[in-house]
Amino acid sequence: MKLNKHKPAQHTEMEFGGALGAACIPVFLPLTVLYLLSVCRTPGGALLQWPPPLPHSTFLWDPVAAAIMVGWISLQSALYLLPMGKVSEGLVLRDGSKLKYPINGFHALCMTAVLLAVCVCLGMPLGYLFDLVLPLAVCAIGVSYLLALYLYIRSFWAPAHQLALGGNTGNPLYDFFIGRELNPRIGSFDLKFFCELRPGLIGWVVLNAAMLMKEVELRGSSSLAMLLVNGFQLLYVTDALWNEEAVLTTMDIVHDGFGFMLAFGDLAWVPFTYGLQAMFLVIHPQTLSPLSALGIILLNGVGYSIFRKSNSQKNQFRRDPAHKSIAHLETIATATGKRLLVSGWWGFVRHPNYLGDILMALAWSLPCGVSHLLPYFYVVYFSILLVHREARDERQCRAKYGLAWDTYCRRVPYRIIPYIY
Ligand SMILES: NC(=O)C1=CN([C@@H]2O[C@H](COP(=O)(O)OP(=O)(O)OC[C@H]3O[C@@H](n4cnc5c(N)ncnc54)[C@H](OP(=O)(O)O)[C@@H]3O)[C@@H](O)[C@H]2O)C=CC1
Ligand SMILES: CC(C)=CCC[C@@H](C)[C@H]1CC=C2C3=C(CC[C@@]21C)[C@@]1(C)CC[C@H](O)C(C)(C)[C@@H]1CC3
Repeated sequence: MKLNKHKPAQHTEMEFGGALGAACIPVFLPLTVLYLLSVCRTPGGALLQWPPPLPHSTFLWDPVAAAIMVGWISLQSALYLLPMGKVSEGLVLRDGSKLKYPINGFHALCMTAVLLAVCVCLGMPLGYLFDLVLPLAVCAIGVSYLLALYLYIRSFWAPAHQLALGGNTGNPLYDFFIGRELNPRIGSFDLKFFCELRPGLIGWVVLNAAMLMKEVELRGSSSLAMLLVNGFQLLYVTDALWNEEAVLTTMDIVHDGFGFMLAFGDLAWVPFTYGLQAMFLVIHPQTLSPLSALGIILLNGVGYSIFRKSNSQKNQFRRDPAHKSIAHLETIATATGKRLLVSGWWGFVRHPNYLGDILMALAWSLPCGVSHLLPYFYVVYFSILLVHREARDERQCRAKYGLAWDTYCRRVPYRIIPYIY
């Protein structure tokens, strides 16, 4: 293979605070994960406490955790490679080609669930993962660093058309962080697509199940709050894997390179911070009245319905605009030949899917009560992420659609929350 001397792209706009952000985020975010997990295990559970509850170094490393991590990634890789489900094509790449992706994430989830159930029946102490969570997170962070380093180095052998447009600035720190190569593959194994949905997302619900088991071990039964958190998040992950094909058109797959940010986000951030509520409930049990539970279920249902219907409406429109379920919707033309929906969900606000996602995030935290800030970490982080993501998407759409995008913004003035934002 020939080492390619890529000319850095001229005037690429740096995101996430540029080189300074790229230097700080890979240190700050892993420390945040470890800090949050440590706070979660303290009886006080206060997010801001002095002195901070720093774990002793002996709690950070455990060879069992390393073995579990290797076993887990190997299992998910093997399931990814099994010839189950269909094979789908991604969007057209810059060289005119299309990549093929195995759509078998839902099968992988089901097979993992069966394997886990068998192991638990045979006596495997799943609840032990609660005690191992810190060393497991350390291993996931280590794997993200190694993977990002591998991705950065191998990108110099990739042809120029396979590089992400925003990931080739010539600044090594920034390019390592944001990712140079768009779709790095080993043979037909797509590393970004695999990481986006498999080890982290499925790992998240397995950790949740472990927290439930730990609660049963400690208190003899699982609480309503724990069941709700587990149920809601399992629905979210199952939905993502059931609709796996739709991920092929997201910003992460189509536009962003694969570097530290996504590797760490997929493998460490998602499994170890998205499930903080379940971890919190193990040490800080909550009693939930049937009426509050009903209200929370309703909120999650409304959020999920907006999230799913709006995402499906857009996916259907992009795949087949003449389909009978959306043919009645009003659209506007753009100079690219693609049209934009201006009625239906996409005429309500410009990002109805984000609105639904935020409502669900709130429903995941409410079962933990309102006495602590920690279970609301996800809602706060996620709102910031989506506001930032909305701004990035808006910039890209304005560049792509020009005047038509301005017309759309006039027709649909609110971004995420009607009459507010
Ligand atoms: N749980 C988590 O951590 C995260 C969840 N998410 C979720 O992932 C899902 C996907 O989000 P994301 O990838 O950010 O982007 P979206 O699914 O919102 O897609 C944005 C794209 O949709 C197209 N589009 C925008 N407006 C219209 C319109 N009016 N008519 C037709 N097409 C339009 C444009 O692409 P084009 O015109 O080129 O088709 C635009 O770039 C969301 O539900 C989000 O909530 C996202 C990030 C993190
Ligand atoms: C703080 C930090 C390192 C952020 C990196 C961001 C990533 C954690 C997220 C970027 C986009 C994501 C998506 C999902 C999970 C989080 C990341 C990876 C997603 C797989 C969750 C499930 C949804 O149904 C989804 C498939 C639409 C979604 C896609 C985007």
